[in-house]
Amino acid sequence: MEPVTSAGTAGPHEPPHVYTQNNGYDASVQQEIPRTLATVHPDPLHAAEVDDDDFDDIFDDGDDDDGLGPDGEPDLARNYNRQNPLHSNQQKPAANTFNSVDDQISALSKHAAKIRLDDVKDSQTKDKDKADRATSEQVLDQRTRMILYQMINRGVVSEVHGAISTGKEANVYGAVAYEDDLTKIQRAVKVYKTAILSFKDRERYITGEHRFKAGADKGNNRKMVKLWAEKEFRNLRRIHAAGIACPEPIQLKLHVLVMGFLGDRRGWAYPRLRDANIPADEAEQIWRSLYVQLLGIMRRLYQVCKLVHADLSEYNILYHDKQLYVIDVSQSVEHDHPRSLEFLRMDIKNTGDFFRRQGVDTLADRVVFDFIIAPGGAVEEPGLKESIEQLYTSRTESATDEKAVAELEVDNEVFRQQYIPQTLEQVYDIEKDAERIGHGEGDKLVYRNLLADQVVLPKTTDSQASEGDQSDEDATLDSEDDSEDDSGDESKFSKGPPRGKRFEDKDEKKVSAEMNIIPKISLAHLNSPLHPPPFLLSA
Ligand SMILES: Nc1ncnc2c1ncn2[C@@H]1O[C@H](COP(=O)(O)OP(=O)(O)OP(=O)(O)O)[C@@H](O)[C@H]1O
Ligand SMILES: [Mg+2]
Repeated sequence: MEPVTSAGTAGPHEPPHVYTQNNGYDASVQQEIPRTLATVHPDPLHAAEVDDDDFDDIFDDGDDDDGLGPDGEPDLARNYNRQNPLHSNQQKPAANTFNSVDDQISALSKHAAKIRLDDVKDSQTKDKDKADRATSEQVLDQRTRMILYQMINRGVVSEVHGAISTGKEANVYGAVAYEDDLTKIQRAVKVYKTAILSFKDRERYITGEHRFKAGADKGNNRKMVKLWAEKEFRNLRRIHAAGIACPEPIQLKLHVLVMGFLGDRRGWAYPRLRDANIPADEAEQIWRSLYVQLLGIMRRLYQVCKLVHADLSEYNILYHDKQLYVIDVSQSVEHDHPRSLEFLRMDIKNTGDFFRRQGVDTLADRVVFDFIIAPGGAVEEPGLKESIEQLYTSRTESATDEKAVAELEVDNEVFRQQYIPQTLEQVYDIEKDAERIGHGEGDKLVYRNLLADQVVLPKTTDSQASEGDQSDEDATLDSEDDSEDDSGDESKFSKGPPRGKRFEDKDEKKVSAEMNIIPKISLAHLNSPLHPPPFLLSA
């Protein structure tokens, strides 16, 4: 166990890279400086490789700034770190007292020995081969190392160990931090790969995401990865604040995210749900209760956090002691993202398929979908579990019956092929849908709840409703902006307006509320030809 060391200000006659206040001159530390970091020696070749400007974003702490990042969006990392002094300023950052970036790099390099990537704890790959280790080394480029040194300097982490996971887009490392009383706490550090991230795959999550509007610069990988990491951090904050089991977001710097470690004290991460070791004698009961737990989590995510995970599967859920933990939320989208419902349906399919393979009598995808998006009803336990049990009891047949299983499969297939409009503008055949509503078949529309929530259960008075109308357009943005303020209060997410409200004419809404009917769809929306999406055409 090694306490955190604090770097001090170097005297004018002393080379700053070898002197530290507590340790004085330390030859061993000097030896630890990687060759690539030894920028204090003038070397034209090397200077070209290490551009000082390149490190500005690492060393720019901007304590007196306006809290906005370079993209004009609130810089949540900065603000969050500021509001969490425990995490950010355990020690006064010595780097700030130096003038040049070179000096800062040199001063921080004394922490090099604290990054020990050969200490691998990857439970998913039993035999770590050399190739994997090489990958871990590669991802820690100079910039990443500097960020980690800076975090070590501040006590966010004290040591960084080997990879828990090495993936296509990010590596996750185990780390430890020491509290004031030197209690050891495990942490996880997710490092996004700035060179490799393929934005083609990510395009569908970014397009339509207002949080990416200002900052997205698809030509600039580093900037995109930073935004991506910010998105994960911000989503984690929301999810954690909502009391959903997930890693605690601790600190973010550029593409490096520090979070709480989900695992045991010795540094072994909890298994992914797919690798969970469920005792055979209790398997049936445990798998079913985990399924019910997950449906509750998905509803809470949607209703309280206003998020859809968008990559939910047995790979992005960790399991320990009958508890599920949601991870990997960088691609999660706002519930008003143009494709959020499509992503939700995909999450329902992937998780439902997995639980079915474990022998769980699952609910139909459509039923789960309606359960998650229904505006009224419980969003807390035990109410969530009770609502799910009600869904089971209200089913006509049990899905264990052969015919019912076949019907469920057909229903799931139909549901998965259906086009889900997110807004009235996206309803591509309004006349046909209006006709169905006229024939009393409105409940067959996949978006019926989205329409219904505009007219059913009007909880607000008329005057409240009109206030809501005015702010609807900005509601999500507002909640985003507010989330960056110092209060850290995330409860506002539970008060968001129901989806679709903003698309409804105020007078229409009043009339429809009185008559308790689905609002008339304005023909103005038909002015521009709307094309059904490709997957509907191929259906
Ligand atoms: N907070 C954590 N505590 C413990 N283990 C974690 C934590 N976060 C991630 N892991 C481990 O790291 C693995 C990868 O994490 P994650 O799913 O967030 O990365 P990823 O984005 O999927 O990376 P890639 O797509 O490149 O594989 C997880 O499956 C889990 O085993
Ligand atoms: Mg993952």
